[in-house]
Amino acid sequence: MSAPILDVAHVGKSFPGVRALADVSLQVAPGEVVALVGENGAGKSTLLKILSGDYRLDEGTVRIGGAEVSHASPLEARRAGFRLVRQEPEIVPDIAAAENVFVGEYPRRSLGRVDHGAMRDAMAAQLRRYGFKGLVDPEQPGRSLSPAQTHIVEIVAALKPGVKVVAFDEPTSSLTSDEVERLFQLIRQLKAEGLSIIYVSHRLKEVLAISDRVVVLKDGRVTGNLMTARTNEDEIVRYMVGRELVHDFKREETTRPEVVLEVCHLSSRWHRDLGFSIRAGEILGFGGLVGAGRTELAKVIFGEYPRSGGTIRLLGRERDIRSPSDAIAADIGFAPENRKAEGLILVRSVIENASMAVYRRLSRWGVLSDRRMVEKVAPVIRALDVKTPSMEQEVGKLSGGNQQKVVLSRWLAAGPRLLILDEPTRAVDVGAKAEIYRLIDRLAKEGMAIMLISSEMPELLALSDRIVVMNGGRLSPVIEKKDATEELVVSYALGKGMAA
Ligand SMILES: Nc1ncnc2c1ncn2[C@@H]1O[C@H](COP(=O)(O)OP(=O)(O)OP(=O)(O)O)[C@@H](O)[C@H]1O
Repeated sequence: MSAPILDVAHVGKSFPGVRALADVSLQVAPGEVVALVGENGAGKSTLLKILSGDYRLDEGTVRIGGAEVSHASPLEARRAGFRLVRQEPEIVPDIAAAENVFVGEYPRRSLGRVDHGAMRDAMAAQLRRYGFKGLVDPEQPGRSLSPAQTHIVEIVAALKPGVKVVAFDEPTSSLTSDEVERLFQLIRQLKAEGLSIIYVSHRLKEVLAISDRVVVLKDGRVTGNLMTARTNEDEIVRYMVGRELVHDFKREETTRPEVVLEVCHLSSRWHRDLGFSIRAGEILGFGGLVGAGRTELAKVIFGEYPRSGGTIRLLGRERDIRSPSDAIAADIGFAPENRKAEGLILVRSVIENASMAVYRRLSRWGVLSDRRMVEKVAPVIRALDVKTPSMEQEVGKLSGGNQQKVVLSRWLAAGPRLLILDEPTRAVDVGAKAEIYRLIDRLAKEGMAIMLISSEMPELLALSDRIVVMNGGRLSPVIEKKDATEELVVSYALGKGMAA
């Protein structure tokens, strides 16, 4: 192997009560793609944050291009050539896409004035160079960027002159299969240009498709360093969890006659004349490309976004839902896709966050005893294997995947009549994923109606009793379970066979 560009040697890092990394060593050569995998809480993000200069390491050294950057600040890490493409980048809503790309590094004209034209042109050139032409307008305001566009902005921001190592943190979690393919082409291009790539993901198929080597972390230690060409999913999972997992999940149909949700002629800024219903015990899957309007539909039903026409009935009764509290009063639960920003109070504890939706139900005369709260919620937290030193831990201190499990546990424990799940296993590890599938299945068996938005085809096909596909704010005809295939869902998602 040629001399590594990135050389991590014997790195250790502890937080109060948690040894997040212990004796971690890792090298990445020029033009090499190293995947970093591990269960939720294994230490992947902590390692990335040390490389990006956001965290200080306790022990060991980090070298980039031969120069030691063990205690670098974020600015020094960037100057040394390390760039992180984050999973949920922070976009400044009030400034243009191009300005978001250059935040903190604005090109200047004489007299120190910011050169907006130069920024726009530089971003346009980068978009062309990396195959993103036409997908984002450099002038587009930050607030109007979709998750996929936000990701492109983050990538373009990372690929500045002088970059040597790019780390992608769960890059595909909000991308469609076409977008994943485009990202892979980009990674191949970066590889050919001699960059070193770190690719953090829970999606092992993608890891196997794009990486040269797989480094496995477990409880903060490197447990495996495998050549991709000579390994497989089962072997990686063994290194991750120390046991084999069953991938295939099948469920029996549990649909009951009672209609829980009935949506008629629903229109909004994003939707035209939608109609569908979900029965008790039924899981209705929503397929479609990112940006098709599925998350927006969830938010219209949950009262977060306004409806311009149509009716929503719950258990036969028309409900005028104008806010999330109206929706909760109508017995609707919603676990959003962007859980960190929308679902959690980061400074509150695990148990408080997980109990938020059960307050009303568990309270007697407005008082909720801790014992009842713990009795109801703690088993769900344990079933999802949330890795936390205690139920009292601040949620903001958990790993990303574990934070997601806390939001899910809230709704799984609350047990509303209608549960809307938007990408429920995004960024969740393989073991927890199977557990989440079992919990969703159990809730359906108990009679909950479930609206499942998922871009992961195997998940959509395995869990849904029926599937509808959204394209441009419209719904496809209902696909019955026996007819549901990946090909059919994809062809509707691309707009084939949809009403004009
Ligand atoms: N700021 C912090 N304070 C306290 N503990 C922390 C902090 N950041 C991380 N941890 C803990 O360190 C451990 C490693 O977390 P890390 O975020 O690196 O995991 P991860 O592998 O990225 O997981 P995920 O797949 O869930 O994102 C976890 O136990 C986590 O709770």
